[in-house]
Amino acid sequence: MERSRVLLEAARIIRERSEELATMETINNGKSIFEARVDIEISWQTLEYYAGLAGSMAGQHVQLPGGSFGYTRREPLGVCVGIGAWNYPFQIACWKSGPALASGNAMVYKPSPFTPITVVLLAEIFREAGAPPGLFNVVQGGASTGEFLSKHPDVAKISFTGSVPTGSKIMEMASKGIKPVTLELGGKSPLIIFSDSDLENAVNGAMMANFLTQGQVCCNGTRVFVQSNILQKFTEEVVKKVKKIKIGDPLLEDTRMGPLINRPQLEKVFAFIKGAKEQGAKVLTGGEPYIPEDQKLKAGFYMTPCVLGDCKDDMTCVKEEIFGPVMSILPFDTEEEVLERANNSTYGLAAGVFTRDIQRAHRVVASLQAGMCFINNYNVSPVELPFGGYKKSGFGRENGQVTIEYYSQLKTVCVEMGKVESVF
Ligand SMILES: NC(=O)c1ccc[n+]([C@@H]2O[C@H](COP(=O)([O-])OP(=O)(O)OC[C@H]3O[C@@H](n4cnc5c(N)ncnc54)[C@H](O)[C@@H]3O)[C@@H](O)[C@H]2O)c1
Ligand SMILES: CCCCC=O
Repeated sequence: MERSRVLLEAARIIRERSEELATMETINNGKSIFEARVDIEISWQTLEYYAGLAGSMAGQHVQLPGGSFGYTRREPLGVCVGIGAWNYPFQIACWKSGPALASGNAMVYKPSPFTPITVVLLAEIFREAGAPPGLFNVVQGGASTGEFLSKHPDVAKISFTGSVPTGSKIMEMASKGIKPVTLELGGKSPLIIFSDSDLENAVNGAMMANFLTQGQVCCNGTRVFVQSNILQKFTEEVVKKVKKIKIGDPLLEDTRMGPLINRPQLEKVFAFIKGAKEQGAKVLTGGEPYIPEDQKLKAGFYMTPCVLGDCKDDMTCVKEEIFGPVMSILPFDTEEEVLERANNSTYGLAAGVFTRDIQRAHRVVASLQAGMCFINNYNVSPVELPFGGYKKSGFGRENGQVTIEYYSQLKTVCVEMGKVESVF
C-alpha cells in the first residue's frame, strides 16, 4: 500500500503538470502537442493502474497431506534496468517503471540519447511523490551505457524497447548473467480490410495505423491489405485524408504531424521510398521533403506522409520496418490468401482486421501471428491490456496484470508439520 500511495501521488502530479509535460515531450521528440497530451494521459493512467495492483500482490496457500502445507511469495527481482526508444520517451518510461516499482523493485532507466529530457522530469516527480532516493534513477547515454547496464552484475532484469538488432544484443548480454529480459521490438504489422467493412471506419483505422508520431510507431499496421473489390475506393479515400494532414510546428494546436526524430531517420525513410519506386511501387501521395513557411522551422526534418500503391509482398518497403510515415497498400482476394501473406513476416508485434462479420473477425485474429490484435480499430493501447510481440518482435509483456509476473519472482515455501521420513 505504501508503494501504491507513491505511484498514485506521482500519477496525480503528472496529471496536474500534464500541459507542461506534454509541451516538453513535444520539444523532446517532435510529435504534435495533440499526441503528446495523449501520451501523458496514458502515462499517469499507467501509474494509477499499477498503484491499484501493488497492494494486491499475493501468493497462494496449498494444503499438503498430513497437515503440511506450502505457500508461495511473489518477491521483487531487485534492480531492474529500463532501456527506452525515442518515439514515446515518457510513456515507455512509465510502462516500465509503473509495474517495476509496484512490484517492489528499483529501476535504473536509460532513455534514448535523442530524447533525454522528459524522463528526468519523471524521476523528479517520483521523488516529489515520496519515492526514496535511488529508487528510480536516470542514466543518460547511448549504446555503451546500455551495454554497461545490461552487463552489470547488480542488475536483476532488463526491460528493453527498441530495434530487433539491439534487442538481440541485449538478450545475448543478459544470457551471460542468466537475467530475464523483456524485449519490446520492432514490427511490420498487417492491417486487413475486408470489403464488408464500414469504409469510413476502415480508412480512419488505416490512418491511425500509419501516421501517429510521424509514422514512428512500433506497432503500426504498415502493410495494408485491401480486398480487391474495394481497393480503388479505399485508396482514393486514404489518399484524400493523407493529403489533408497538417504538417508543421508541433507545438501548434492544429498540427497533426511534426518533424521526424533526426536527419539520418529522415534520410532512411527517403531511401526506402526511392527503393520502393525502383522496385515498381507507385507513390500515390507524399514522400517528399516538406519545408514549412515558418523561417525558424526550415531546417526541420519534415516530410509529407506517403502512400504507396502497386506494392508486392517481396518489395523491401513491404518487408522491412521503415519507421516513418509510409503506408503500403496491397490488394488481396480471399481470407485464406491474406492470412498466409499477413503472417509471412519475421515480425509479429501487432495486426488488425476490419470487417462487419463477427465470426470472420475472431477467426482471422485467432490465426494471426501477432501479440497485439485489433478488430475494427487500430493503435489503441489501454493500460489494462497486455502489449507485446510474437516472433522477432520480442517477448514478455507491458501493461495489464500479467506484467507483474515479468517484474517479480516466485518463491515456494514447503512447510512440514510431521516428522522427516528419511530414506536413509
Ligand atoms: N515494441 C515496442 O513496444 C516498441 C516501442 C517503441 C519502439 N520500438 C522499436 O524501437 C525501434 C526504434 O527505436 P530506436 O531507434 O531507439 O532503437 P535502438 O535499438 O536503436 O535503441 C533503443 C535503445 O537502446 C539503446 N542501445 C543502442 N545500442 C545498444 C546496445 N548495444 N546495448 C544496450 N543498449 C543499446 C539506445 O541508446 C536506446 O536507448 C524500432 O524498431 C521500433 O519498432 C518498439
Ligand atoms: C509506448 C508505446 C509503444 C508504441 C510503439 O512504438
